[in-house]
Amino acid sequence: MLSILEDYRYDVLETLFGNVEHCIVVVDRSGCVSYMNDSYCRFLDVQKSTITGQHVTEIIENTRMHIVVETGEEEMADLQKIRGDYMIAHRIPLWENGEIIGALGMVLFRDTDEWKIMNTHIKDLLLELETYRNQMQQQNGAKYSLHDIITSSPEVLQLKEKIRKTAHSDVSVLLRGESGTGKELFAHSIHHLSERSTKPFVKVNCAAIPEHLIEAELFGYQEGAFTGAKKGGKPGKFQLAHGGTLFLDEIGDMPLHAQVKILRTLQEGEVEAVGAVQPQEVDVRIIAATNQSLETMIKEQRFREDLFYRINVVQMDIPPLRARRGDIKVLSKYLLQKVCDRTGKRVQDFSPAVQDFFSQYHWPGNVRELENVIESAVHMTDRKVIGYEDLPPHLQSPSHPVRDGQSLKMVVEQAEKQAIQLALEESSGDKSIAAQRLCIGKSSLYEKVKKYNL
Ligand SMILES: Nc1ncnc2c1ncn2[C@@H]1O[C@H](COP(=O)(O)OP(=O)(O)OP(=O)(O)O)[C@@H](O)[C@H]1O
Repeated sequence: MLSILEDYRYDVLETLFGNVEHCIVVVDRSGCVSYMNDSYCRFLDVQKSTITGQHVTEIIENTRMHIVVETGEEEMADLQKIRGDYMIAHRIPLWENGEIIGALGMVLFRDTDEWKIMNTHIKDLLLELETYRNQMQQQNGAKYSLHDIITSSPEVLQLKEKIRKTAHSDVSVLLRGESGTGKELFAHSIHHLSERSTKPFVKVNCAAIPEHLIEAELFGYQEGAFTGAKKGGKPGKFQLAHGGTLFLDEIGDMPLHAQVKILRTLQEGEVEAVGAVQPQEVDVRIIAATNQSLETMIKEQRFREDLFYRINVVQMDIPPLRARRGDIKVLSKYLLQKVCDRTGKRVQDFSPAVQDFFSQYHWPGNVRELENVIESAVHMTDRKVIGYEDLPPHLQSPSHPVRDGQSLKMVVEQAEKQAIQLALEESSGDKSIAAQRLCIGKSSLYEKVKKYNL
C-alpha cells in the first residue's frame, strides 16, 4: 500500500495542488524538491521539468524549507525576501510514523495585485521600523553590538567574554590591534552593553583632525575664541559625549598638548572650551584604540605615560586575521551574506580554489580587506559561486607575499595545489583538459589530485 502511495505521490500532489493559485512546494527529508506546482514555477520563472531533485536552496531564494526539515518546527507566516521584495510563507514539516519525511511550503498570496498591496504595506512598516532604528542609532551613535562580532577563534571569544564582564562598569578600555581587526566594532559593543547605552556614543578619529584644530574639536570653543569661530561657539566631542562614551580612535596620533588636556579633563571631570572662562562638568567613559606601540612612543616621549595608565585600565588585544585562520571561513561566509543583502545579488559560495587562497593569504588589511575583496568579487562574478578569476587582479598575481616560517617546499606545494585547483575549475573538473592546460601527464595529475586531496 505504502509503495503504491510512493509511486503515485507526485500525481496525488499534482491533483491536490496543481490547480491551486497559491504557490506550493514540497521537499523531501534532505531538502530536495519533490514537487512544485505551476503557480510557484511561474512565480520563480523556473521550468517544472528541471527542478525535481534539486536542493531547494538552488531554486528558492532565502528559503528555509531545508531548515524546517532539520528542526521539525513549523514556521507560520514568515517573511521571506525574494528578488528584493517580501512575501509571506508557511513552512510545515511532514511526519510519517514519528519521523520527518519532508516539508510543505506555501506562499500566502492569491494574486499579484493583492500581493503587491500587502508587500507595499509591509515595506512601509519595515521602512518605518528602519527609520526608528536609524533615529535611535543617530541619537546614541553606536551601530554594532556583541552579536555582530562574528568569530570562532578562542582568543576573540575570550575577548567577547571580557566585554561582557567589564562593559557595565565605567573603566577605560584600550583596544589594540592592526587596522581592520574590528576595534571600532568592539568599542560599539562595549557601549551597547554598558549602563550608558541610551546615551551618546561619540567617535573621534584622532589621526584625521589637523593638529591646530584638535583642541577645538575635542573641547569645543566659545564665540569669538579665534578668527573664524562660529557664532554662539561650538560644543566639543567631550560635551557631546556627556553621560555616554567617547571613542578615541588612533589615539597614538593625538598631539602632546591635547594629551595633557585630555588627562586633566578625565581627572577633574571638567572640560574647558577654547576661550571659555568657566569649566563645564563632563562625565564620559573613554574607550581608546590604537595600532601603534604606545610603550615605544612613551620611550620616545611622543606619548604621555600618565595618560597611558589612565586609559589602559582594561586592555584588549585583537589578534590579526592571519593569526586566527579559523575565522577566515566563518567571516567570509558571513560577509558574503552581508554583501549580498546589501547589493541584492545572489551569490552562494566560494570555489575551493578561492577558499584555499583565502585560508593561505596573509590579509594585511584584516577583516576590512576580506570584506572589500568579497564585495568586489560579488560585483565581478556572473555565477552563484565566486571563482578565483573573480578576485581583484592584485590578489591573482603569482607574487603573493610568502608567510613567515614557510619553507620553500611548502611555498612550491601551495602554488602547485592552487594551479591544479584553478585548472580543474576552468576545465569544469575534466582531468584530461586540466592536465593539458598544466602541460603534465594525466597520471601525474591524478597523483597530485590524490596528494592534495582535491
Ligand atoms: N569579528 C568581526 N565580525 C564581523 N565583522 C567584523 C569583525 N571584525 C571586523 N569586522 C568588520 O570589518 C570592518 C573593519 O572593522 P573596524 O572598522 O572595526 O576595524 P578597526 O580595527 O577599527 O580599523 P581601523 O584601525 O582601521 O579603524 C568593519 O566593516 C567591521 O564591521
